[in-house]
Amino acid sequence: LGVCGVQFEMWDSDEPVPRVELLKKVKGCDGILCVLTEKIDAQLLEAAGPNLKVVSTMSVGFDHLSLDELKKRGIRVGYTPDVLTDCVAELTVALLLATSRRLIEATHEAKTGGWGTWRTLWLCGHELANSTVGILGLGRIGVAIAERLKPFKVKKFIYTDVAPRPELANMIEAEYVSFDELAKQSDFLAVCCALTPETHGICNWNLFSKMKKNAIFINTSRGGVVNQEDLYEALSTGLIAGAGLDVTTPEPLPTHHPLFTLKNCVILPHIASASYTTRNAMSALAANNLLAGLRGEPMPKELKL
Ligand SMILES: O=C(O)[C@H](O)CO
Repeated sequence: LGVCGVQFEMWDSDEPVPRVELLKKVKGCDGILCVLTEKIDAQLLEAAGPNLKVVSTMSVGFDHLSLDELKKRGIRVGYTPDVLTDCVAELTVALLLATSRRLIEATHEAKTGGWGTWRTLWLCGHELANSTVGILGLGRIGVAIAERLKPFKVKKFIYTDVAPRPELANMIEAEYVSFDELAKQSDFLAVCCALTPETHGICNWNLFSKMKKNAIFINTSRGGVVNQEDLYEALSTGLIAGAGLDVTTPEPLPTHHPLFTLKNCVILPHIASASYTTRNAMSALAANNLLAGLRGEPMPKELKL
């Protein structure tokens, strides 16, 4: 097909393109528009060959891209920040409330006959009013989450990151604390950092063992930041109160995974950016990044390598 002076071939299915197929099809391409199920690594870049100038991913996350390999070859990279911030923040709040107020358990009880007489402590959860909310990795999404949580009368926002980020923190009056303090003080902990070699497995026993018993752990970033064995241990022994995960390792998480057996773990199938408006905006931005890259023009959103 030819559009905007570009010949392109589209994988016309919601299922990911099989790797062997992809390796064949990329040969000789000038550009690739991908989603997060495609690993863009040395093997794929070799298969594409020297024509490849641009990779545009329809995602804000870029852990599926081998940035070193792309940089080495002078290939430009487009991604889709900003357009999904509101949608992801909204889902994060929904997941946080579903987890802390035990909504999934509650609807299950109502449907399956567990709803007896009104009981004083039945299905009690934890409320946001007067709480301390911790943000691990303060960026656009972390700020947007805090802005939405503020009206729930959160007492204090704290965050940690590789360094203080005063411009963003001032927007939500968040205090910079150490990783240990984040663990110790947070009643709710939202993980908003990118998955990098530095953040891989950062949410492990060391973190969970320092958290409060009433703490709710929420992850809408990437599954790889969490050590799931340690999280299972923390949840099943009551070390922390609950976890809401929109992302896991692997994805999909096998239905027999131990985390699915826990009532205090709410698992969603990576839907944080799944609204019609946002997915349309992401795909338009990804296409515009690609076209700009092919023309050698500034991209609307280029990832600086
Ligand atoms: O990285 C992303 O963009 C999300 O995980 C999917 O929208």
